Amino acid sequence: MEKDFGGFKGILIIGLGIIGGSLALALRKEGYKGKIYGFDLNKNRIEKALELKAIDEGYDFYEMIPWENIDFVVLSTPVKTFESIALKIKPFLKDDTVISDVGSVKGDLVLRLYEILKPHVFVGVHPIAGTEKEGIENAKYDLFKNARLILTPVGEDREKIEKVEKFWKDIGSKTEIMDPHLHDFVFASVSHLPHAIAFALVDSLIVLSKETGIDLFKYPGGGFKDFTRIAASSPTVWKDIFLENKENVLHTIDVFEKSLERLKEAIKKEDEKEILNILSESREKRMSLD
Ligand SMILES: NC(=O)C1=CN([C@@H]2O[C@H](COP(=O)(O)OP(=O)(O)OC[C@H]3O[C@@H](n4cnc5c(N)ncnc54)[C@H](O)[C@@H]3O)[C@@H](O)[C@H]2O)C=CC1
Ligand SMILES: O=C(O)C(=O)Cc1ccc(O)cc1
Repeated sequence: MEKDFGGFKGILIIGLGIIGGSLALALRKEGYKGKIYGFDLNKNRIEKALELKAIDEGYDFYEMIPWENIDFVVLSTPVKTFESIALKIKPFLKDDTVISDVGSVKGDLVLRLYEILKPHVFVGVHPIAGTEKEGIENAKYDLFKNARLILTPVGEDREKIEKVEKFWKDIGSKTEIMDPHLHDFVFASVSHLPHAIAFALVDSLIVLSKETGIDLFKYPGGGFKDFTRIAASSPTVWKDIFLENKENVLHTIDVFEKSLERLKEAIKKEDEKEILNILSESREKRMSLD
């Protein structure tokens, strides 16, 4: 099928971070012919986006944006900013403008955004691609190529949902539709819990270093570095993800605590069989991923 990026002619990316910036670079690379507008509260990000030719025009005041040219808006800021941004931009939107996002949490948030923005159509999107880096200065044009991308539409606006899906397919993503609440349980388990554990693991070494007066961070092994790369992720982005997906994140932390407790007990009792059971089962599952 011919590439038309969903037929959108003017795209506004709100938040020129690693994800918003990578989206702009990907559109250029994949041959998008329309205009790309960027918005960010941080002027340096706008300057960098212009320097990289990722955007045609950049703004830090909503009033200044040529809204008549914009038929697709992508929210690409931390998830807890989405609702206030939706309220701010709503008065400026053209009737047929579609609003979407790239946020890591969906659930009730996408239902609230749908309500705030109607009669405009909001379509929730989560690209399963990223790194621990932040800002457009770390953007990659091929971040979304062949990457999984989840759409969590609500409402019956098939035509607009399909336009958003086509937009991302033309960038090279592998799209999939999922219920927004199922999405939040799945990604609490495979993404939010691992990030929480990585942040907490580094914290526990800070505590141990203070307790002992030994700078444990002078001796990081490959395992520690592999395990904690994601603890270098943006505190602002992750604070919002943990809070916006609070119930699922708390549940997955409870389950993790039980798994850790089981291992702890087996070590305490020197129960070799139980230790081997736990490690073998985990190892087998992890090896089946590669
Ligand atoms: N970093 C990652 O690997 C992934 C992140 N996401 C989601 O993408 C979204 C953006 O995250 P990143 O690009 O990583 O963050 P980032 O920190 O790299 O960029 C966020 C940008 O938004 C701007 N910003 C913050 N509040 C704003 C506001 N109220 N109005 C306008 N601009 C504002 C910041 O100045 C910054 O330039 C988040 O919702 C996150 O959950 C989704 C997939 C992967
Ligand atoms: O850095 C990594 O490996 C990530 O896991 C990036 C990431 C962060 C947030 C998402 O919602 C999706 C992907």
